[in-house]
Amino acid sequence: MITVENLTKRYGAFTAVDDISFEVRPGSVVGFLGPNGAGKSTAMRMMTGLNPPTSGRALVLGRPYRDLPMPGRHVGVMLDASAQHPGRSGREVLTLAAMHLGLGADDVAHALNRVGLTDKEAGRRVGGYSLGMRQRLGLAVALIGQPQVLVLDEPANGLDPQGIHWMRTLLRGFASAGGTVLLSSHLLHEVQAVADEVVMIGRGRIVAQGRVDELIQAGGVTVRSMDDGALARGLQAKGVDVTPAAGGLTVSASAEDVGRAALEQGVVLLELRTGAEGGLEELFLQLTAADARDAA
Ligand SMILES: Nc1ncnc2c1ncn2[C@@H]1O[C@H](COP(=O)(O)OP(=O)(O)OP(=O)(O)O)[C@@H](O)[C@H]1O
Repeated sequence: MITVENLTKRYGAFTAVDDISFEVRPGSVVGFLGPNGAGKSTAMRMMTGLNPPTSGRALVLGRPYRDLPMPGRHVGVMLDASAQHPGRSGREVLTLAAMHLGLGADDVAHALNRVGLTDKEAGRRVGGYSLGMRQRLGLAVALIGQPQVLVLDEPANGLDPQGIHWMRTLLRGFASAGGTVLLSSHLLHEVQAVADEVVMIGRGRIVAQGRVDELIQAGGVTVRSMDDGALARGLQAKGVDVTPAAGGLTVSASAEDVGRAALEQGVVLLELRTGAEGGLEELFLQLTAADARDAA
């Protein structure tokens, strides 16, 4: 369980994280989404005890991270996969992490196996690793203490499509076994595929949060027909909001309602899609367009 309550971080007059609150429950994967500079990393650093909040608090398993005994046994953290010492081999990095947690060589072998790094790869220096291999190693470090909670900053970064699929399977499996996962990403379609819920932030503030399917539903229905004008009039007569969209209409109603209105109006439908166009990505862009601090 992760509980974030009114978490705020100010740097002088600048507010990097502005009064955010959300929960990640056991058995779920929550995607933390936002454009560059939105405040995701700053918030995750506060959750994992690396930065003190200006106000508010973040609890992991009911306590501030720093108050957890042997936090690595409870919370697996990967904030910067490139931070590993380039001169050490992957196995050395993992062995050090294992020693720190009172674990042994078997645990190192198990963690390597879990993230799909071969013996040969584990023997190579991290400086020569691809970004995808560093992500796998970072994840192995996060997983080695058999934690119940994972906090991962951009874990899919640098992974190829197969790697992304593998990561998704691993995280879903982790959550299915009762684990709690918070991951940040700008790969929106990836979050859409793996997360049960999302928390979207822009300029440090939460702009939307909730179940992925509900957020997409909230985008309404996109419809294209042989006579959009007649269909729009029919829907508006029922008190439904209709907005012209590229080549069609966006309608705040269910697909069934739109289909019935088309039938009543005798209008032939050409296309009818639930959700904001492009799913979560479109919603994300709409919600954060005004909030992007840097070019994404
Ligand atoms: N130590 C600091 N001092 C001043 N400003 C900071 C500091 N750390 C972060 N910031 C600012 O806070 C804002 C949020 O940064 P943060 O790295 O948390 O964003 P992010 O959502 O993780 O972005 P990205 O996806 O680019 O990593 C940025 O404008 C950043 O410049």
